Amino acid sequence: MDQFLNDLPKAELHLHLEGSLEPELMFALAERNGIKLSYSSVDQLRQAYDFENLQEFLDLYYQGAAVLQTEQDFYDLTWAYIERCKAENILHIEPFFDPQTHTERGIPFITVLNGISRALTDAEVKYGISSGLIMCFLRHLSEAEAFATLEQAEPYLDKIIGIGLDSSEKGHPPAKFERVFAKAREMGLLAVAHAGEEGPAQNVTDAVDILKVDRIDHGVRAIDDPELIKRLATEKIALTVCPLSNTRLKVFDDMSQHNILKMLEQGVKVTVNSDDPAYFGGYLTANFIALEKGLGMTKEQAVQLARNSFEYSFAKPERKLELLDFLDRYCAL
Ligand code: HPA
Ligand SMILES: [Zn+2]
Repeated sequence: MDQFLNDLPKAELHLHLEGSLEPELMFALAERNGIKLSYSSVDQLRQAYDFENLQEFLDLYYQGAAVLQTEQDFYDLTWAYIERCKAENILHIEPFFDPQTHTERGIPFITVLNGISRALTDAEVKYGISSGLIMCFLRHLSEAEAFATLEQAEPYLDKIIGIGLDSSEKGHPPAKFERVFAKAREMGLLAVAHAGEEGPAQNVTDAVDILKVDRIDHGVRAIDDPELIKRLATEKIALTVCPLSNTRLKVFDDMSQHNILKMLEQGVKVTVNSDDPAYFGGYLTANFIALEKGLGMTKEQAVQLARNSFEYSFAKPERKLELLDFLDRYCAL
C-alpha cells in the first residue's frame, strides 16, 4: 500500500514553501549567509519541533525563515520541495508563500518571487510538474499591510494565481480582510483562506460569504455545523486538509480522531496535503500513509482523495483533464 500511495498521481494544494525548509537546509543557508542559529545542531532543532498549538509552531517557523535571504536561497528552498514532488509522483502543485515574513526583514518582494518562480518554471520544464503560486497574507498583521503587499505584487500577476490567508487564526477572523480580498478578486486573482483550523466553523462560513474564497484551507471544524457541511458538499467548496499538521498541532488528539474520511463520506470535496512537512513529520505520501494506518483509509478512498486534488485544483481545464487521465490510467494498471 505504501508504494501504491507514493506512486498514486496526485496534486498538492496546501503547502507552505517556508514550511518545507528542512533543518539541514536551514543550517546550510545559515552558514552561507553568516547567520547564527540558536540551535547547535540539526538534531537539537528537530527536537524543538514539539508543539502544543498553532502559535508555538508559528514562532519557530518565522524564526527559521530568517535564513532565507537571497534569490538563490528561495530557489533552493523551492527546488528541494520539487524534488520531493518528483519522488512522490505529485504532478501539480499550488504552493503558498508568505511575502510579509521576508519583506518585514528587509528582503525585497521581487527577490522572494523571482527565486520561487524560477524554480517553478524549471519544475515544469524538467519534470512536467505544473503549478500555480499562491501569495498569503499574514492575518496577525494589519489590513493596511496586506494592501501594501497586494500593491507590491501588482506588477507580477502573471506569476501569481491567487491569494491566501494564514498565520494565527484566533483573534483574526476573515472579516478583517474583506476589502483586500475584494480588491484582489477584482484584479483577477483566485482566493483561498485558512479557516476552521483552530478557529470555529463560523470562520469557514465567513471565509466563504465574506472573503468569497474558491477553496478553504483546513476547514476541519466545519464538522461542528451540520448545515455548513451540507453546504460545502452541495456547493463543491473544497477543503485542503492536512492530517499530520492537525495531529502535530493538537487540532485532533490522535489520527484515529481525524474527521477527513467522515467528511469525504458526507460528500465534502476534501483533499490531502502536508502543510509544513519539514515541521510536521512528513510530505504528502506520509500524510496518505498516516490516514491508512490511523483511520483505515482504503485504496478507493485514496483514489477519490487524489481525484479531488486534481478536480478542485486551479489547473487550466486542458491540464486538469490530462491529470485526471494520468490517475485513471494508474488505477487501470
Ligand atoms: O497550518 C497553518 N496555519 C496557519 N498558518 C500557517 N502558516 C504555515 N502553516 C500554517
Ligand atoms: Zn497551512
